[in-house]
Amino acid sequence: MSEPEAGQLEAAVLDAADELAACRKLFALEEGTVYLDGNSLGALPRSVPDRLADVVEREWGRLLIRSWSESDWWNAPERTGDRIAPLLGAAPGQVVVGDSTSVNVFKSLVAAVRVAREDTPAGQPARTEILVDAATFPTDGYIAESAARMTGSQVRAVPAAQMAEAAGPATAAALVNHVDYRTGELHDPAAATVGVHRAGGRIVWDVCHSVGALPVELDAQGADFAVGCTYKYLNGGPGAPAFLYVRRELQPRFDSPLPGWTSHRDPFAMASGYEPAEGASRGRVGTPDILSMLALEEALRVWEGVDMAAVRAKSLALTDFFLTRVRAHVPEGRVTSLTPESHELRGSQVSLLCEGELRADAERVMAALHERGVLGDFRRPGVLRFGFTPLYTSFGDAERAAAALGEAVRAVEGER
Ligand SMILES: Cc1ncc(COP(=O)(O)O)c(C=O)c1O
Ligand SMILES: Nc1c(O)cccc1C(=O)C[C@H](N)C(=O)O
Repeated sequence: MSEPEAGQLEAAVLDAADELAACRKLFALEEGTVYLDGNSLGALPRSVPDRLADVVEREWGRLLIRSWSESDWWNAPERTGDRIAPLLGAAPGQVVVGDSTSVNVFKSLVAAVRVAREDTPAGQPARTEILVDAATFPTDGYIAESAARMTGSQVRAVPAAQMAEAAGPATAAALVNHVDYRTGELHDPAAATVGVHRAGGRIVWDVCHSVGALPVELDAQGADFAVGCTYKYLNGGPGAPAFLYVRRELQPRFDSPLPGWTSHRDPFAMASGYEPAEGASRGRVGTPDILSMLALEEALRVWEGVDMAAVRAKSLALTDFFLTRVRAHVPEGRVTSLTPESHELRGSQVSLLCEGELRADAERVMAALHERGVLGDFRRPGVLRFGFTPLYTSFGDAERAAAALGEAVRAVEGER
């Protein structure tokens, strides 16, 4: 049996034993496309178009303004938050959906600084530092800088693995990514949380690249705040609203820097003075984006009955298999994995760095993969990213992608 045939056979055996295989039919994926970019934009769940048509034609078109109450649009941010909560290891009433991750980073970081300062007794050194994961997604870093300017703090960038020991008496807040968006490395935000709390600060977790990809344990691991996107592994659709988790004990002290009318205790009093609502609603700002939010709410139905431990096991098996098949198909020395081999340090994506002369051609390699029906993405400098979404990615997809990568590398080299 040839090497490619052996790979296809192994993939078929793994697919036959896959307990999540049936979830794939819940998604509208075209035959012939291998979709490995669900870490940027999740696939379309099949039930979303009909639900959206109903929202537009009946709830908006016929019920009009009555839908805020009759279709319960008003409570969609908290209701959808409670649907996401189990995927975050969070009890109900702590997650609200709305705004973008960028905006929720701002709200939570400023609120974290405010709580930490309130907790610092007079006479103690001022808390003037915001720690930021040194490899963070750019928006988090930009917003941390602005939050720091507004609160009279400075940002200090530290590697996620060193955040616990870096936290000290000046630390007000820390922002850590659960999974690195570029390399796919899994961090240990629980350890960072212990260190930041020991120093008297508060911590925000960015779980954009972990929610829906692996178990997240916000309640059990003591996260103060968390933010995340819903258009990646939660399949909410392009620009779907993000979420904000505020730990229950902190909710009465959550002093949002964006206190809009929909987070007022009595929004329709239209009072001139702000009085915050109780609970997760305090994280709201203005009118929720109902069409996107209800598309997301429908998309979340694919998680009914899904065991996150099975998702994690399949994610690791898929990424292990892909890495092995890349070694079999891609000529030696052309790519190295930025994603750790160790399971403890791996999220749900594989990032391959193009080496040598191929580095400058990496974008063309990804274009050649797209021509072959394999959709991943490219991040500078020379990184090919492949997201593995256990609900709809098969081992057969992983084999096809690795084989296509070998072909794409040879094609690009042949054009030189
Ligand atoms: C880790 C991380 N944080 C934040 C964001 C920003 O999210 P948004 O553009 O939806 O505000 C992204 C993705 O865009 C991300 O990957
Ligand atoms: N949000 C995105 C968009 O609107 C266009 C293209 C990509 C994105 C992304 O989500 C990027 C993603 N956060 C990343 O990990 O690179």
